[in-house]
Amino acid sequence: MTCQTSDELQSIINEVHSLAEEGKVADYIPALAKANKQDLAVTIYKSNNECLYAGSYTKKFTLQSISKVLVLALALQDRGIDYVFKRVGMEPTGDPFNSISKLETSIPSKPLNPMINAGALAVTNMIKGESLHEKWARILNFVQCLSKKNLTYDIEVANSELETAWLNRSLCYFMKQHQVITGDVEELMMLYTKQCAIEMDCFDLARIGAVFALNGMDPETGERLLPIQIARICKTFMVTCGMYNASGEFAIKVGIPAKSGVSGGILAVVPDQYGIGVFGPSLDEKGNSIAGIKLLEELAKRFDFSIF
Ligand SMILES: NC(=O)CC[C@H](N)C(=O)O
Repeated sequence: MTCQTSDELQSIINEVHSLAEEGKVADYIPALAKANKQDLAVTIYKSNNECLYAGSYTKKFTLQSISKVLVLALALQDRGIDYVFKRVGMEPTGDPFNSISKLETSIPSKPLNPMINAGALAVTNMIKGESLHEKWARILNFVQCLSKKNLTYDIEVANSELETAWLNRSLCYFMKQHQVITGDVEELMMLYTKQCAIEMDCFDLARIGAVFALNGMDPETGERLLPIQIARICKTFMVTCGMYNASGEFAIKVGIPAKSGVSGGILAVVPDQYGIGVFGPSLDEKGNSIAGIKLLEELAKRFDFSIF
């Protein structure tokens, strides 16, 4: 599949690019601070297997929170819907993605949804495998299957997070106390930081988006990669919780399922039509790509993307 440059996409990038100046790259994971704030890229992968791109589209970035929606899809296949939602809820929190507060006040004590860090850690803990190595191989293989690409992870980013993720460890120990997770917390942290550090570019992200847009079908081969019901659950979480505590505003202004990560990536889905990959590491105060969101807003206006 060849992807073509698009003047129209480039003109939208030119329009919104200056916003990058107003944001900041994430630095609580020290290795992410090396990102170039000026980067901005978009790829649109159409369901008829055509593709358009603009901007710094060859730049690779780590998935970070975008991995949460992919690992959820695998956990749902591994364990089934009842098992997963016995341990993780389905409701948005309105809190920042790394917040610990609702873990203590929710009854029963389980994370409110799989898109916040606590919920994602609990979901990663559900991935089947005899060893850490096998679980990691299954996650990577699954993401490769969706992207049809050999992928690796950024060791420096993974280690940088592993060395500094005290809050995520706290979430894990709290959940272990309440039997939401089982097993060794350090092993879980190793698995989670690796999944967050899987590297790809906007094209790969857009292709994965196209699989979700087609309710689990491969856009090239028509092969079923995900059960319809699981693709739907993932897209619903993307709408209700995918942009952290800015999901409501995003639903009003853009109106499509999307999941962002603190490296500046956004995976977006126009149901039945397109998968979209955006990269812009300059973030707003909630941790979403500041220019990336504006870019999606402009696209949604021009092409009437909103599902509502
Ligand atoms: N919002 C994010 O992208 C957060 C992911 C990051 N790895 C963390 O757990 O903090």
